[in-house]
Amino acid sequence: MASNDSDSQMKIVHGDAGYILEDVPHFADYIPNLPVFSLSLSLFRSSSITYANCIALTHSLADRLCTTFFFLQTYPNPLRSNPAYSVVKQYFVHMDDTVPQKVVVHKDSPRGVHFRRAGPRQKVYFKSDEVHACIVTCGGLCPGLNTVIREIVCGLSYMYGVNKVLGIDGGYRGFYSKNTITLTPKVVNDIHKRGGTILGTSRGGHDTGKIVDSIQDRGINQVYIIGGDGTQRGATVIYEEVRRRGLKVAIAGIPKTIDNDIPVIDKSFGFDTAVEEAQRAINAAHVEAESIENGIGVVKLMGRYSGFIAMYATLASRDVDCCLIPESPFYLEGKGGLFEFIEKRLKENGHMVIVIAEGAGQDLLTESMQAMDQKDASGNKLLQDVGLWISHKIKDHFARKDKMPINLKYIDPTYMIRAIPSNASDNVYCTLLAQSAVHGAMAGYTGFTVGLVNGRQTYIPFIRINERQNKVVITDRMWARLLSSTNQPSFLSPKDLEEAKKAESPTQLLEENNCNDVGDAEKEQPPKDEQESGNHTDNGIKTQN
Ligand SMILES: Nc1ncnc2c1ncn2[C@@H]1O[C@H](COP(=O)(O)OP(=O)(O)O)[C@@H](O)[C@H]1O
Ligand SMILES: O=P(O)(O)OC[C@H]1O[C@](O)(COP(=O)(O)O)[C@@H](O)[C@@H]1O
Ligand SMILES: [Mg+2]
Repeated sequence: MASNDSDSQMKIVHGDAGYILEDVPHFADYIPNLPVFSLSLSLFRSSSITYANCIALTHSLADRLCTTFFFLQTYPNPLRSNPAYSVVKQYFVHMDDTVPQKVVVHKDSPRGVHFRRAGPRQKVYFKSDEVHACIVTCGGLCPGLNTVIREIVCGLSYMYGVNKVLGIDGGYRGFYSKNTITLTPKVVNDIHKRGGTILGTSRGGHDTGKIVDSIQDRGINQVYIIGGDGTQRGATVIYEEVRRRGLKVAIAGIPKTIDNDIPVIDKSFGFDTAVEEAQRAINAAHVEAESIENGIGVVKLMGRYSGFIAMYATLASRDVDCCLIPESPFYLEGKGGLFEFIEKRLKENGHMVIVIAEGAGQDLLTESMQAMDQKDASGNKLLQDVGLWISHKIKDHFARKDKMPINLKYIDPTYMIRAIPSNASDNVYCTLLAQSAVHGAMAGYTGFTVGLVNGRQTYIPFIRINERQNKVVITDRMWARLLSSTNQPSFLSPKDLEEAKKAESPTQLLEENNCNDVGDAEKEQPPKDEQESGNHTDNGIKTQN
């Protein structure tokens, strides 16, 4: 039984045992199907034309009707005749294939929320030569952007015979203020070996009316939008305007976030590459610190609101003594403070490494510097440099007569870790994401973000992606693993800890087996059904275990 909550644009399908499909929009939701088959049958019955000619006649009539009156016409998926795919027994995804959002369940758990599985369908809603696609990259850089671009272009060409693909220059504003860039497999052949985005990116400049006008004027009918939480919100309003105008234009989002601040998906492409690159900076800081008496290495990593890179780089490195993230408040002076911990660790080991996410400690900075609540062109908070600030505070503290002399080295690799090309595993991940987006658009789905959920490519409704930011939950097992690895204090007063625990579902702490695996990155506020079932997963990035 399907219901369409028009306010939230969420297509809900209910099944047995508490099964809920949070489906994604499809052209058929708002564009009438053209009954070609019944047309050809009635033509055959009412004339002396052979049935084959009736089919041919109605198809050519239908093509004209579909282009002028936006009727829907379906075609067999050209992959049927593609030698590379014909060997696969069951290449097409079954129309009822869905992926569960929660995989840690009890024997009586309701089946819960599911998302539509990504992949090629038997029928497509575009003929190869009628597809006019475009690709746009928005927001901050992330390793793998060029790989996603490359694989969308090559996927459209090699799998679906599509050769009209445009690149939008410089983010959303490029739709209406720049010329487009023609993209072919030849043009993009080796771009995956380069960091950044060949299309350029930007913040701000999102004008829904102008963007959809340019899509319509250019005759574009597939739009692939690569970007983070802000970009996906921008894609949502573009989809809503396209639907309002009744246009047969597929809007497909590919999530990109170096901070891993997008919910629902297991992780963002580029995240593993960024964590791997951060190791180089942490190793350098560790070498500097251990090579001199009372050496302290300070490394600032990206993470405006979410500290996943700092957390995972710390867990991977094992050379870090203290990891500070936006989600976990800390304080400097007094008992249990950072200065006390530094003194203790230097006496124990003679050196230490501190990793701090750029969004950590901003509350302390605003106390000690004039409050700066400036925002970037997209409305994101502009941060003060917490790395420099904490380095100065530590130096000043230990410069006092009664304190031990220290040698502090500060390393800031923030932009380095996002401007590099993606590593091998992220390249494969980018390929699967790009191809899933292409399959979805060709199959007539729209208004979706493609993403890995429990290790399966899925189509996720925009509203699920936009409803919150993904953050580290400091009362969860993954953060506990970090604290046990660094042996740092939690810097939380008993009152803070109690508040943090209250912020989680009350049954979470009782449901031992719901918190024991490295689940998908935890949401700030799990959806209602998760709170009720107490089914809460760890922080962290889902790995196949
Ligand atoms: N709520 C929104 N509605 C429409 N466009 C948005 C919204 N939020 C951000 N955008 C646009 O999306 C683009 C990227 O957003 P930004 O937050 O800078 O990066 P990211 O999407 O990578 O997090 C910008 O052009 C911005 O103007
Ligand atoms: O690219 P800018 O404008 O310097 O912004 C830097 C910020 O962008 C980020 O890399 C995240 O950008 P996105 O949200 O666009 O992915 C943050 O980690 C960092 O704080
Ligand atoms: Mg963002």
